[in-house]
Amino acid sequence: MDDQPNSESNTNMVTPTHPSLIDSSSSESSSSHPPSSEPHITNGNHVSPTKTRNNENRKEKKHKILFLDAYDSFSNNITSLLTTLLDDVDVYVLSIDSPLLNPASPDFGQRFRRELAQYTAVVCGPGPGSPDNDADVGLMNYVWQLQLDAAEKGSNGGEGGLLPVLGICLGFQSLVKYGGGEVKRLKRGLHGMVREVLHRPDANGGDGNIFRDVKPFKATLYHSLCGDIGQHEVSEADWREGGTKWKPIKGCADLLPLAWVEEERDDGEVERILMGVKHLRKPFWGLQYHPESVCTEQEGNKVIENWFKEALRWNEARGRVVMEVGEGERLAHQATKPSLLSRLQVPVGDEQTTLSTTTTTSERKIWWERMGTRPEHRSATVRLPHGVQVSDVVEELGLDGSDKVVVLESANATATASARADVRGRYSIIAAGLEEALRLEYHTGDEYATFKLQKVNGLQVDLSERVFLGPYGGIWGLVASFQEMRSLGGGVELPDLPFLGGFMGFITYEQGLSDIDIHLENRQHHRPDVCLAWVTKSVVIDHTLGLAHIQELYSSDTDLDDDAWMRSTADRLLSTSAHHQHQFLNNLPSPAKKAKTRRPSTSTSIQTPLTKEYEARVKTCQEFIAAGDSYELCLTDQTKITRPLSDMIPSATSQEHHAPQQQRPTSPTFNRKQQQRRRSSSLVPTTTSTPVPSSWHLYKTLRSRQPAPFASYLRLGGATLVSASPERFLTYDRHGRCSMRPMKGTVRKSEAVSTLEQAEKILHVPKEEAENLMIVDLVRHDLHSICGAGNVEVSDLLKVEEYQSVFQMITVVEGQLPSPSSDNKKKYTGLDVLAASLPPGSMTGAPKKRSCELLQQIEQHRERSLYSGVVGYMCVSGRGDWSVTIRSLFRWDDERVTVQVQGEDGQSEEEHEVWHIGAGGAVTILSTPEGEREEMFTKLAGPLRVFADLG
Ligand SMILES: C=C(O[C@@H]1C=C(C(=O)O)C=C[C@H]1O)C(=O)O
Ligand SMILES: NC(=O)CC[C@H](N)C(=O)O
Repeated sequence: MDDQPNSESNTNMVTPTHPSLIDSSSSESSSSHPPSSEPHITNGNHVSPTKTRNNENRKEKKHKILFLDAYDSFSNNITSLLTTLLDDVDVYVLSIDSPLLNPASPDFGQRFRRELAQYTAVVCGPGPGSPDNDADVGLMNYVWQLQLDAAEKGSNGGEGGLLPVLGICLGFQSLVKYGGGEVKRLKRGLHGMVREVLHRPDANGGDGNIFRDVKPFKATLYHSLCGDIGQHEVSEADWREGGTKWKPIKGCADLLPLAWVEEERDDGEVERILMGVKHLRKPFWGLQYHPESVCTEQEGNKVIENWFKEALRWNEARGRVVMEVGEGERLAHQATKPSLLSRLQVPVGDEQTTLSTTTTTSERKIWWERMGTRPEHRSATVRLPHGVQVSDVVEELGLDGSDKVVVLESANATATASARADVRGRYSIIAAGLEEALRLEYHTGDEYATFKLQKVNGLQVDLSERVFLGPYGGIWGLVASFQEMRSLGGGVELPDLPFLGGFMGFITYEQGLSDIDIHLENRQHHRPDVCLAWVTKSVVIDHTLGLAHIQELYSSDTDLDDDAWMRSTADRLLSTSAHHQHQFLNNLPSPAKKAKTRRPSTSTSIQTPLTKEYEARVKTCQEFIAAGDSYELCLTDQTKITRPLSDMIPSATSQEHHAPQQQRPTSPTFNRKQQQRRRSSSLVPTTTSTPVPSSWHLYKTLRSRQPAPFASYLRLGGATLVSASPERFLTYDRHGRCSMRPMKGTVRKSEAVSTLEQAEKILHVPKEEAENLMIVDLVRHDLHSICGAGNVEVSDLLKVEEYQSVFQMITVVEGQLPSPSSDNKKKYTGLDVLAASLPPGSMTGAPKKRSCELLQQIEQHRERSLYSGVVGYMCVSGRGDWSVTIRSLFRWDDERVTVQVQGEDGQSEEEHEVWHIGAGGAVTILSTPEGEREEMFTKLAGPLRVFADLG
């Protein structure tokens, strides 16, 4: 059988005989990406097939497949698989609820038929929910129905003729329902589970058996629901016999089972789960498993190839005409997103420069547009004195007390932990001079962003300018165009350092929600969700070589040729000694001293999540999963810590993003002198006389307790973040190579689990691997949305790494940005990937959008804020690196509570600051409420201990 020449093998290479079948669209790839000069990358386990041209002279033409997207987080993996696996195929995407096709409108049928007529075939994709809920399948319902109408009317070919359809997962279930079957719940959902797909290669079903010539293979499952066409009522013997013995049951006369999985359940019964069906009269097929998953074996690709051959054969046999339309007339869009720069309605790059030099536009330019354009880079390198740490440098530069600081530290650079070299972190980055740096702030949902500048050459200027985002297509368009004007790429020889200058800052989880079109309601504040400082002065520490690179971006047009800052910084670094750490430790009050000197008012109050409530929420997550609404939900909760004010904080005047309704209470504990100082200076002292460890102290304690590759200390835009994140979200290099590193699967270090081998035993189990795999497939989808078909691979799958207090399982997914185009507007950068991938999939679960909506509900619309967001930089060289904000604490300057304190002079009120620590974990159908609660508390423990340690 295997050796038999496949008579169909060239079907899709043959130019259809019917002249109108010839697709005369452009001979170029109609993809928005220019052809990549990069070597071919494997698509996970799927090796991108080399396409052999059997007729070099034939006119290039492309088949078009319509993919109906039901908001799954794996859709782009399917479109990539179809594009790379099948010859000469372009895939177009239409969402199941496309506003362009409203079923309630009178011309819906006509419009939808006209759209369908433009494709060789349709794929109905996977997604959350159930075919029993019309909103979950949307247009899919009409795919089967509309075609039925057309066939009944005898229209065989031409507009509205039956066209081949493949349903995948939810799409498969929709077909089962259409064919008269039922969609039920599995005894227990199977998400990220890899199972052997059984089938009868020789089954009846004539030519339409797409499992023909396919060897047994393993495939990934992501479903809670399953199709029931009566398969359980067939005896084992008859079932094994195959299609000839198949007696349709339950009015499913038209559905022929092709493949299944046998799942042994706890009750000892074997559940026969349908994996493939074929419609006996129509060109409809369905697959319950996920052919595109990185863990579906390559043999499974043959099923897809067979399906497409069948599809072409159907069309050819019936002389089906594929209608030609211009690209503009198509309702569906390309599978990859257009570049951020292409969405701009403002000139960019060279266009802008040309405009500004040849016209008077430059005069109209406002201050922030001019700042930092066409930067040049200069640097000085010094050898750091022995033993000097990042924290010493920060203190030497006086940044520890500043309210504008960004430190990204590879805090485990010298640790012996087993984290791989790529994250053990060779470099740490310290931003300097931020009070003179331009800052971009954006509150999600606003129509504008704000550029701010506090000082210029030491003079207070307090500039602030709102920029309306419409012409930029949103905040990311504005950031992209700003960066484009300040890029240092283009053939210039640049030092091989991760950061030369550029944006550094944070992005909240809520901005990520908005990026996936989740509406935020009733926000009680006006804090920035995107807060980026344009860093022109920085120190990059190379831990491997013990060097500090002091660098500056400047413009030879406007800046003085003055490297005084670099010189003085170099001098300071050379004279730095490692004493700061010890000094700090010595300054801490000893426990005994603490007890004596501290008033009750200084006590820290800690509100951790309630155990029972958290466990109940785990169960709620599992109910949603069992109903098919999600495959995995990353449930989180927050611990709130209040304590007396610690850091120097900016005065009310410079906190313009405060909620108008939130009045900043004046503390009665200020004496007159302090109040005067408060008015006259931009920094006010804290209210308590007892030493309250500053946020910098919290950071130093956390980073020494929990050295992490993506530690960060950040004070920007009214936020203070102290983070010991072990998780990289996304990094990209100057050549457009992107790498994401989702982390899923956590085990606490203990006496029983202290070695990597022991942790591997615990983590390499189906539950943990499935958790990780789900996010890996999700991250592949996110990367595909920019990198395009065939340009994403999994380079390290399910690896266990050791950290200070936990072991974590990680996977590395890599993608290649499309090669630069001569047209600036078509250029993609790492920012495109960042904007397309928020919020981090490891913090949401899958499918991302539905899971986030459910989590908002389950977490009672409490904002996650900085937690679950990202922190990092985008360098003028085109590089970038972003970590997931976890294992961290944060606070906002404008968040205060007033507490009653009993002091020596009686009762008074005192203002306290509020810290938040988020913690959580991925809930799957296999989770236990106790296990999840324990995991959440394990992750919380590290950051929380800092307060206990420091009092
Ligand atoms: C939710 C957290 O961590 C996330 C969840 C993980 C998990 O479920 O194993 C692991 C790393 C993070 O992506 C957290 O640290 O609070
Ligand atoms: N991956 C999917 O399409 C899942 C389909 C459906 N929501 C289920 O859980 O069964």
